[in-house]
Amino acid sequence: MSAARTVAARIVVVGTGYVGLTTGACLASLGHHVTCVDVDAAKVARLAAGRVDIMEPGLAELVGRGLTKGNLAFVGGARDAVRDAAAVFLCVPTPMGAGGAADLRAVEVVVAEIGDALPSGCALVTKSTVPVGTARRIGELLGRDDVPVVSNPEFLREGTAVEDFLGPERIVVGSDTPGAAERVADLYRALGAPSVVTDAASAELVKYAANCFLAMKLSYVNAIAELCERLGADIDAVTEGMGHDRRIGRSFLKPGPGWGGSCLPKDTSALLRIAESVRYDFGLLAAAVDENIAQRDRIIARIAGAAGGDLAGARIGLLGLAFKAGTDDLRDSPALSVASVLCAHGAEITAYDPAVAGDLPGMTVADNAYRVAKGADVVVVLTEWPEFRRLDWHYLAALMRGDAVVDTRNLLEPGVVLDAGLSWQGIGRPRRAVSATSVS
Ligand SMILES: NC(=O)c1ccc[n+]([C@@H]2O[C@H](COP(=O)([O-])OP(=O)(O)OC[C@H]3O[C@@H](n4cnc5c(N)ncnc54)[C@H](O)[C@@H]3O)[C@@H](O)[C@H]2O)c1
Ligand SMILES: O=c1ccn([C@@H]2O[C@H](COP(=O)(O)OP(=O)(O)O[C@H]3O[C@H](CO)[C@@H](O)[C@H](O)[C@H]3O)[C@@H](O)[C@H]2O)c(=O)[nH]1
Repeated sequence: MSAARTVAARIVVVGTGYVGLTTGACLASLGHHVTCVDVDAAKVARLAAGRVDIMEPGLAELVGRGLTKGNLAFVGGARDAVRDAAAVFLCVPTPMGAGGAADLRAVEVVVAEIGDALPSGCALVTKSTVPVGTARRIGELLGRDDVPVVSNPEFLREGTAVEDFLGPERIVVGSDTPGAAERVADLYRALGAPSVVTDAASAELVKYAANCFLAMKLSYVNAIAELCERLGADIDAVTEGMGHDRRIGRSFLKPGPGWGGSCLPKDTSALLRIAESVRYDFGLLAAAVDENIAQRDRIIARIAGAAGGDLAGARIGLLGLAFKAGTDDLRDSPALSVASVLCAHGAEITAYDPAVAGDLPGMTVADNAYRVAKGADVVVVLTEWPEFRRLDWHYLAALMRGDAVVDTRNLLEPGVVLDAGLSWQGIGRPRRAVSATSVS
């Protein structure tokens, strides 16, 4: 970590979701004076009272510290907040819109709201994931030569947002206004991270290029897992053998029920539309998206097979609903996608997730893991919560009507499940437990 000192700046963050709240609280922890703005008045009131309602380790503590120290505030009106800002970070949603492109309405609303209230020289920074050309378009909407637009995409992962923000592998900043990107990069100087300073279009494309690469890597792994099953190989051994190659790397090699979450699905879709807009047929990326649907469908077929071939009336217990462990976010969760198809085929579903409470359409949400096993024909692991490994599988077996366990995350110890008199099927694994070949 460099010993570089942060020069405190007045910063406004618009949008207090996973990205905005993390950005605001972390920039305040670096010594900046941060005002966070949101349209959701009830949320602003909760945050101003120190209440954080998303599951992100360390975030509530940082918010509390900023409020106590007095350099972090939450307000409802963006226009007043931005009047003396050196930089305004846009962290509003850019969901998948009609036709699959990113919906930029929230960004446009904020730009229209604050455009003429921004002080001269203030950098307007897009941290939201936005299509290439958005910085230029925002510049046109603003119509001001004295307000540079800067792209500063965010790479944090949910569940480790604070850790990722404060220990980034890189900071990417791009602008077409000379010096503006460097000024925004300076706000992060205390983190000592390498920075990539470039033009706006390149910075905007980095974000999609990175997320879509990760999605393609996962689709590739899921396809290799399918080959493993057909060829009698073991995905754990195959990915371990691949991962030792530093050019490939060990991360993002775990097969699963398909990739999901609030970013990869919408960002793959958006990049496909961006490619279309310049008449490039991005078949490689389209195949990764198709493979993700095929993986979900293979999981459904496996569950149907485990239920005896017919899902109508089958009782299926689901362990996990969040799109990955460590978060309570259900947006675009593969678990919910699997559940909705099972439900459409007439299965009765009971689900449990340690981070999810309350009813969801088409299923009963239980308040403990054992409830999902009661009378179940099949129990399916869909999210890799470590606590599922520690369940008493003999007790689960006694509660079940059938004896099948489908483990879409290869999370469980197969031997433990088999010892309980149940069958176990993982992904890309032989039906019986095989330990990965260890390479030292
Ligand atoms: N979630 C992630 O892990 C992640 C990581 C990197 C980048 N991103 C990108 O960051 C952006 C935000 O994502 P998120 O997950 O934090 O969203 P989110 O849905 O968690 O939060 C967005 C917040 O913006 C607020 N908002 C909406 N319109 C507003 C307006 N006009 N003025 C003020 N506030 C407004 C909402 O009330 C909400 O609190 C998206 O573009 C996303 O692609 C997300
Ligand atoms: O080996 C792996 C790793 C991940 N996943 C799945 O891939 C999806 C995405 O996981 P992850 O990338 O950890 O989730 P996000 O928090 O959505 O983070 C991604 O999306 C963010 C929003 O753009 C980016 O900032 C992050 O860099 C990028 O990793 C989830 O369904 C995971 O279960 C696997 O199946 N196997």
